[in-house]
Amino acid sequence: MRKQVIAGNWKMNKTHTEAEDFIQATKNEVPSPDEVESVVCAPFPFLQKLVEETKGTSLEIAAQNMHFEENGAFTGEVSPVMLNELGVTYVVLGHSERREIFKETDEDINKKVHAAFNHNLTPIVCVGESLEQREADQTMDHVEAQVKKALDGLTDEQAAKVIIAYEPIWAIGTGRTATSEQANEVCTHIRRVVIDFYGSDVAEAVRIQYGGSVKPANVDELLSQSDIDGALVGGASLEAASFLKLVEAGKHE
Ligand SMILES: O=C(CO)COP(=O)(O)O
Repeated sequence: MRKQVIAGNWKMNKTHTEAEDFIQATKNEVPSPDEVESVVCAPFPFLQKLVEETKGTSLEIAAQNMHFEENGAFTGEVSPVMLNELGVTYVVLGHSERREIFKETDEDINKKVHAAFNHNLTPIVCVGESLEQREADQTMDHVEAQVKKALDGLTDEQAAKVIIAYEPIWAIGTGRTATSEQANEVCTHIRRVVIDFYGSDVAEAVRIQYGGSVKPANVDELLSQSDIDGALVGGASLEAASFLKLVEAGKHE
C-alpha cells in the first residue's frame, strides 16, 4: 500500500504574515507521516522560517523550483545545495507554469531531477497535457514522453522515490477537474511507463499524484482511484481549513 502525499502548491501567493498564520494553524493539526505525507510548497523567501517553525511536526516544507547547478553565474536562481542546507525536503520540478512561462525543457527538468537526488531532495515531477493535446488524442503519448525524459538515467532506488504529479493543464486553476476516471487512466499509464523502464517493484513504489482543481469536495473520489496516490493542490491549499481537509482525506485512502 502506497502512502498518499498531499502537497499544497502556494505558487506566488501569500505575504509573510499570511504564510506564518497558515503554518501556525496547520503544523500541529496534520496527521502523522505514518498515515499521510503533508507538504507545503512555499515561495523561496518563506522557506527558512517555515522549515524552522515546522521542525518536529508532521508538516514538511517544499520548494517550487530550483536550478540544476550547485552554484555559479545564474542571477536570480536558487541551487539544490541552498535548499538542502535550509532543510527543505521536497522540490516541485517541471510544473506546467515553469514549462510554459519560463520555457523549461524536458532536458532541464531531467537535470533538475538528478540534482535533487544528489542533494537529498525528493522531486515532485509534474507532467500533463494541454487541452489541444487532449482533444487531438495525444495525452498518453505526450505524458509518456515527459515521464521518460524526466526519469532518464536514474537508478532503480532513485526512481522508486520520485513523486510524479499528473496535472492536465486544462484543469489547473480552471475549476474544471478531470473526472476521477480520466485522471486514473493517465496515472495508470504513467505507472506502466515506469514498469517498462524500471520494472514492477519500482513502479509499485512510485507515488503518482493528481493535480488540477482538487478541492475538499472532490478529493475523496480522486484519491480512491487505484493509481492515484495523492494530490498536488493550488487554490484549495491556500486556506488552512481547506488544506487540513485535504490531508485528512489522504489519511483515509
Ligand atoms: O497547478 C496546480 C498545483 O500545482 C493546480 O492548481 P489548482 O489546484 O489551483 O487547479
